[in-house]
Amino acid sequence: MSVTVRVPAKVNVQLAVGAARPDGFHPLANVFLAVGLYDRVTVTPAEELRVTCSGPGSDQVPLDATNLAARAALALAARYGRTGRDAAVHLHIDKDIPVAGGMAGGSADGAGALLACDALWGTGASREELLEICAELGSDVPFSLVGGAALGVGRGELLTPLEVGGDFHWVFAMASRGLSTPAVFREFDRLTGHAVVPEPVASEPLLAALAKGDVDALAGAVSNDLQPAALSLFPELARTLEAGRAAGAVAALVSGSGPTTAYLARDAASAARIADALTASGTCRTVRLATAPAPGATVL
Ligand SMILES: C[C@@](CO)(OP(=O)(O)O)[C@H](O)COP(=O)(O)OP(=O)(O)OC[C@H]1O[C@@H](n2ccc(N)nc2=O)[C@H](O)[C@@H]1O
Ligand SMILES: Nc1ncnc2c1ncn2[C@@H]1O[C@H](COP(=O)(O)OP(=O)(O)O)[C@@H](O)[C@H]1O
Repeated sequence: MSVTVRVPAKVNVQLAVGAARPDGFHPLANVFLAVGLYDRVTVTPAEELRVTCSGPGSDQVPLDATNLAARAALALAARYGRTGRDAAVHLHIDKDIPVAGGMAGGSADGAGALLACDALWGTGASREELLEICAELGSDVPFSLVGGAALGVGRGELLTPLEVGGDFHWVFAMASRGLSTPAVFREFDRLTGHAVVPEPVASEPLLAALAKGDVDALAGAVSNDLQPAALSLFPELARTLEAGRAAGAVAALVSGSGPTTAYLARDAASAARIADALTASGTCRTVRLATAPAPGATVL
């Protein structure tokens, strides 16, 4: 018997970042939007814990106990007193979310493995318990479970679901190399230096644009405080952003800590034109189209 769970990628339509806390994490006002690019995690009982991965970029995914899917399975087993063979599973990750791209691929695999093991083992864990384990695994992991759209505060793990009044068309340009999330936050600290960094707050116009499904209003309200840091570490991304804007994107921004860049299109036809132009520009590795919002982790 095996269980497969599908989990979406995310784009941050607002990422407001405050000054580093004493624990090193940054307070955020993080407006997550789940997008229709998915990893699939399949869990099967096995002799011992094992992780395999297929799909683009899978060679960069660690297959040891540091893998977020493995950590999720171990955390759930520990909470329910499962040891030895009772906790042993084969986790297979079928990757479609770009690796180290700022689209929460690892977090998606953590949330997916948690939900899949929960279903396989029939633990009866509540949604709150699952969300608690997600938050221990990483700041982005709770959102991967929930999907849709949500405001994340704290280090991004404390979620409030948000209303979304329509579908949005997005284009994503994958870069030729990855960017490390901690390195981008460190660069944010370096660039802000001794300046007073304001408390992060969610943008009311942005929340209203999402609620109305108003693409032009959303385009005018998106923001990412990590973008200058990502561009500082990866200056070539500016050319990709420019190519997307020139092709008609109503907004062009770095996704989270990057280096994937995200382009909001007015409609599906415009998204297709932006995708073609980005491919022709030669400034990125691959281009993908996706709509949002997408549902959270789902047992197939
Ligand atoms: C930036 C964001 C935006 O959604 O995602 P990505 O773009 O990387 O996907 C997130 O905040 C990333 O979340 P996630 O990738 O789960 O980060 P974690 O594992 O919790 O933390 C990794 C490292 O990022 C930094 N970090 C993360 C979250 C936060 N609020 N402040 C931080 O300073 C810390 O250096 C931490 O050690
Ligand atoms: N399932 C996974 N478990 C643990 N680490 C992963 C997993 N997938 C990717 N990684 C690693 O975690 C780092 C961040 O990857 P990822 O989560 O894809 O990007 P991001 O944090 O930018 O959204 C990468 O170095 C990658 O090798």
